[in-house]
Amino acid sequence: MKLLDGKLVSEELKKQIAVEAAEMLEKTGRKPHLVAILVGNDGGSETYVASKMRNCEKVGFKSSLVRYDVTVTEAELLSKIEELNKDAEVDGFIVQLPLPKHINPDVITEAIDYRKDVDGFHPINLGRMQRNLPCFLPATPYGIMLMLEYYGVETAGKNCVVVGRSNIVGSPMSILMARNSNPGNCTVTLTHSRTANLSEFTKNADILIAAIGKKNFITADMVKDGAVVIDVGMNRETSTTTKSGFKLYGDVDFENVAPKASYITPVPGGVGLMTIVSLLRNTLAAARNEIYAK
Ligand SMILES: Nc1nc(=O)c2c([nH]1)NC[C@@H]1CN(c3ccc(C(=O)N[C@@H](CCC(=O)O)C(=O)O)cc3)C=[N+]21
Repeated sequence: MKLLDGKLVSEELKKQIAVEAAEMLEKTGRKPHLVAILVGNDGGSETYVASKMRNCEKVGFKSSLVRYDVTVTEAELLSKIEELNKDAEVDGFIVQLPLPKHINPDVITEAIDYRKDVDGFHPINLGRMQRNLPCFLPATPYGIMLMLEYYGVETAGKNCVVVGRSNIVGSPMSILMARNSNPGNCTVTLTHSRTANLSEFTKNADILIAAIGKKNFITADMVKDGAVVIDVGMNRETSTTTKSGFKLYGDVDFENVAPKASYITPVPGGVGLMTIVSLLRNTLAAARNEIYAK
């Protein structure tokens, strides 16, 4: 079993990003600028956004945080988005999800200028991804592709089973793994909560991508010997032993699955760290107008 080490890969890729940001600063006198909008003060979102901001500073980007109370209206949020869309000083911005129930995340996602949508959630970016056109890729799937690429994991011709069909992970992941690219060229099966006999599919997976949102959902009996196992789970539980007061669990029963796997990502220290690298890459690409002219 070999660990797909998100810490190692993300540090390596962030070094490259820092070099390119420094080059940009020298040439143009400005840094890539990411803005994050955070609504409410739920501990989880707070931690992730703080980590995004910290990583921006680390690689020499400018980052700004816009905070709203949980009572903010959809209209107020939309007017902020309009302002950021127009602001030439802002290269990319994200609205941290989940949002409170009175705000429709689809309305928010579509209001963001797709040329600044460094999360890659806008339908234009998703549609362009599906057609293999230049676009911002959604950060978590992009991060997984970067991880597979870094370790040279062979994917062509393999059976890839994705568990979970969310808009931001499972569904785009299935598209990326099926396309004619490296990594890619898999035969992909997208499974979900209504899949009958799920383990019959997962047991056939050469590459298993778990994005369900349930702690220890993938058990050893569901995994083929020698499989590549990618754990996208981020299940937070309160804990008295960690500094943050939370402990993070994946969707995979790591202890029992790892001995069977050829490669496996840990949680924490796997996919989450790659998600941040992808966001940085997208922000750099936005700042350089690499994908869209602005
Ligand atoms: N608009 C939007 N864009 C997102 O990209 C987005 C979002 N909303 N909502 C929530 C999810 C979650 N997410 C993570 C980012 C970093 C880690 C991360 O750094 N994880 C570390 C440590 C985490 C810890 O220890 O708490 C690790 O896995 O090792 C995890 C998860 C981005 N998300």
